[in-house]
Amino acid sequence: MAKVLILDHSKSVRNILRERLEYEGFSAEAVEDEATASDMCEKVPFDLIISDTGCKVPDAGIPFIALSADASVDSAVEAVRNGAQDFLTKPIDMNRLMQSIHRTIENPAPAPAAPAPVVRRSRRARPAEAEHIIGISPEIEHVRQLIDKVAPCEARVLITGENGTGKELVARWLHAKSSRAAAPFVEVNCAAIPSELIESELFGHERGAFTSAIKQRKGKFEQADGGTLFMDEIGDMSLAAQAKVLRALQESRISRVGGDKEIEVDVRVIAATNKNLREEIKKGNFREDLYHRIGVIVVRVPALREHAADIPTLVDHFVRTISAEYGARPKPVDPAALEALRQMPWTGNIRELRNVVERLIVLSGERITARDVKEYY
Ligand SMILES: Nc1ncnc2c1ncn2[C@@H]1O[C@H](COP(=O)(O)OP(=O)(O)OP(=O)(O)O)[C@@H](O)[C@H]1O
Repeated sequence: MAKVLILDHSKSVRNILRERLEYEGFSAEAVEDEATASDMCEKVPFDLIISDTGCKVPDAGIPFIALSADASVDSAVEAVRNGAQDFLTKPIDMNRLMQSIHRTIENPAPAPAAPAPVVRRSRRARPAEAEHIIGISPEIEHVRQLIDKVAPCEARVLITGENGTGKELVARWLHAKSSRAAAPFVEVNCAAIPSELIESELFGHERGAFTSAIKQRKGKFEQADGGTLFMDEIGDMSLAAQAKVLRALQESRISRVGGDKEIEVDVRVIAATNKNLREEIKKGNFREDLYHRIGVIVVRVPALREHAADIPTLVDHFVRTISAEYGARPKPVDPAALEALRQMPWTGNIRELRNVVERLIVLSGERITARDVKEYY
């Protein structure tokens, strides 16, 4: 199975591309910044990178396709000069992209030894601050109030809720409203890292600690020093890794893999899970002592079906923000289309709603109709 890395500052572009690539049978990883992309390229033998022209593609000799919101000849020339094998404009024509991917993977041209850095920043670079939490239902209001209460204290927080409900957004706000806001917010997805790499990912490694450790590297705990470490999908971490995290939390010290020095770290951990950790403890999959360490305060983010009253406000918000990302005028949404959207089960929660709205913006005509919703949901 060909492996593709998606590098784009926009979460919605990453989500839509990853979904489509996985649907087409590729293995796809999506990252938002160059540093993570470089890291991933050291670990995973990607066959192809798809990157926004506003991002610098890692110099790993992997063929890449450039995407840009700027359709000018100049930006196409610039992308190709920087080593891109193809150049497509946004909004993305998925069929063209698929053809381009197959062409590039089947006939990779030799990548230039060291592609020159792309200098132009994307017009749609992700804002440093967290996106707003949209919704006026009592359920969302309750989450907002909890954030305001909990953010200023140093307590560790466990955020629970189904996939796509907004757990990461809540974590970003807990950081943004804390006294650590000026320090880094570092995210680690515990489910995405193979168990043999998690220790080095979290605690870093010294040069020569293992065969591929060609240089010393700081782990996520050190990167988050003074700030917040968001450990997403903590329920998926192996028991061995849990033991190491517990030690780091108990002692506020870590040591890099292959190193004997203890390094003090000042990190507030915010964890998230879509699992019922009490059940996982009963099954022997999660350490009870770690649960008590991370879950001093639990914030439960409701599923979208529990606050369906927010769907019209969320749809309006996504229509406006996604259209702005595409540089297009927001399309009107028919009341019947809105009603149809309200009726959907939304098992993928707000992430799914956002993706459906993006699909509707790309695929509908002048306005978004109930028929479009039926066809593209
Ligand atoms: N209340 C909200 N208002 C606006 N956007 C939201 C809201 N909640 C979630 N989103 C958006 O929905 C998407 C999914 O949210 P997020 O990544 O925070 O979910 P999650 O619960 O962390 O998902 P997962 O469990 O899969 O990691 C993001 O694009 C986020 O910005």
